[in-house]
Amino acid sequence: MSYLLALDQGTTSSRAVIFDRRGRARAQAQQEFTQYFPKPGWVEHEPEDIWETTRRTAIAAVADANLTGAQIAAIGLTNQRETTLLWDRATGKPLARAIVWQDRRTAGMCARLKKAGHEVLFRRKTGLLLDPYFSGTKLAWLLDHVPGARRRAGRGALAFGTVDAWLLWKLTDGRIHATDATNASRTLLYNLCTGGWDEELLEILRIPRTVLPEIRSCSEVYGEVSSIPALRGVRIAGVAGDQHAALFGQGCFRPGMAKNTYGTGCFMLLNTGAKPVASKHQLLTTLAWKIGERTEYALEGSVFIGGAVVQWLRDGLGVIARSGDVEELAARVPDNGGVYLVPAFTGLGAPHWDAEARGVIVGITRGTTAAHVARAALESISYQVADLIAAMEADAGLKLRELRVDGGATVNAGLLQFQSDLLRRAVVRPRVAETTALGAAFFAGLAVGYWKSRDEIAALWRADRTFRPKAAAAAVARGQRDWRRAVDRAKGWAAG
Ligand SMILES: Nc1ncnc2c1ncn2[C@@H]1O[C@H](COP(=O)(O)OP(=O)(O)O)[C@@H](O)[C@H]1O
Ligand SMILES: O=P(O)(O)OC[C@H](O)CO
Repeated sequence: MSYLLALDQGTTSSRAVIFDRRGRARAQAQQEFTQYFPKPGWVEHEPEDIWETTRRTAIAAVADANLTGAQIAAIGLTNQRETTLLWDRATGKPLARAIVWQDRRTAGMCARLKKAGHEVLFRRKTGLLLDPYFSGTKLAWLLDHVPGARRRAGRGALAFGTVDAWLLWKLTDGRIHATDATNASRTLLYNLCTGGWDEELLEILRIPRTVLPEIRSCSEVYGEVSSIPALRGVRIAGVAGDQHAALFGQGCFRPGMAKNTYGTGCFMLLNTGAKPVASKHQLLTTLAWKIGERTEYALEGSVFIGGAVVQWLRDGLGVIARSGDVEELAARVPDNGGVYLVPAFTGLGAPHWDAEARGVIVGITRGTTAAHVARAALESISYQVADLIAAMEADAGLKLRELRVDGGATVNAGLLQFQSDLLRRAVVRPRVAETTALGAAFFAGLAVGYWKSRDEIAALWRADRTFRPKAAAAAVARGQRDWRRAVDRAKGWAAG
């Protein structure tokens, strides 16, 4: 009997999951790691933490399932996207901490590029916007600010990578410097039409081609693990950004199917098929995946603060001790008592793209309690997702029948019920909660013949629970109107 090992390197933790042929999780290990916030708006990770937690969880999951490397048919890798690393090719040493996708330090650079009239070009070629979220300006920042980096890069001494490329490098002792097309599509440097790095964009951002990894597909044998003795020789056969892997793991194979992941942020992806669809509502055009020579596309709505608002209640406000306690706290009140919280802690992503927006809590009265704030915090997650769906349906000219959901915050049934109330349609949680890891396993499994086809994989998807709308339409409409008023107050705040 053989199994697949999925490595899911996320924003707050690294996870390793062992899957069997029926797509069931047999063992799992998870480790959190330190988040660094050196200045307001900056978010960093220690590259060694990213690698060490990945290495340790891989070993732990295999040991927990009582397996040896010989029983692992392949490894699928998936990762937090856009987070940017730069390291020395000779020593493998990072030049700086990784700049995390949430980091806003390049807001000024993005504003200058916009002012110089470049946004239309970037939008047309990459499907993205000039926002600090994406890797391109983060890489330019590293080249400009780490002493000697530009000179060394010019000599070909440095390697850039998103987290997938960093882990591929570490897993293979520096034998592979590659990324997959989905991760590449989040850099601002990848041309959606040619499927390669774009010379004109590289020039505008002053990025030397020598630092860039080779771009490969999501489902192919990249190489073998050499750096972890227990897994030596196991093939790495799947690589994809985590949201793309979740779309695949949710079996959203046909155009018109969508998923939303509720993790640190919220990411909704809608499969749009063989052609990229340009957004008129500030969504991103991105890759769904590339398998063989065939590329499929998606529309994406990215919300920066989703489940992280619960972490803020825990670590920032201190009104709960554990994330799960938010459910009991919010349930102490029958409704939000007129309180709305807009968690624009790092600006607002889709569909607003306002880097200057900041968080607000409005509607506070003498009777407001921590429970109302907790409730408003949870509701803000669902409101943001509802705004994404509205933009997406307008762009794609369709109405979604249902929304498939996954991610850490989907343990919260109240949240999903409220989501269904807002959307007025079914919200479906699958039986396998680790959809992102499952998608990575699917990519790897298809490459090595563990599974034969997408049809075989699609048949493995099973619903756990379906949430259907219950609330009165008038109350929902009132709430949405007040939510929009609250969002207006958050916009532009940091600009003064
Ligand atoms: N009961 C809960 N209700 C709402 N959010 C929760 C709950 N439990 C955990 N979360 C949130 O889920 C997120 C973790 O989800 P996960 O998918 O592991 O995130 P990531 O992959 O981004 O690290 C955290 O932001 C956490 O605050
Ligand atoms: O690590 P997650 O699950 O929060 O996902 C992060 C996204 O890939 C960022 O774009």
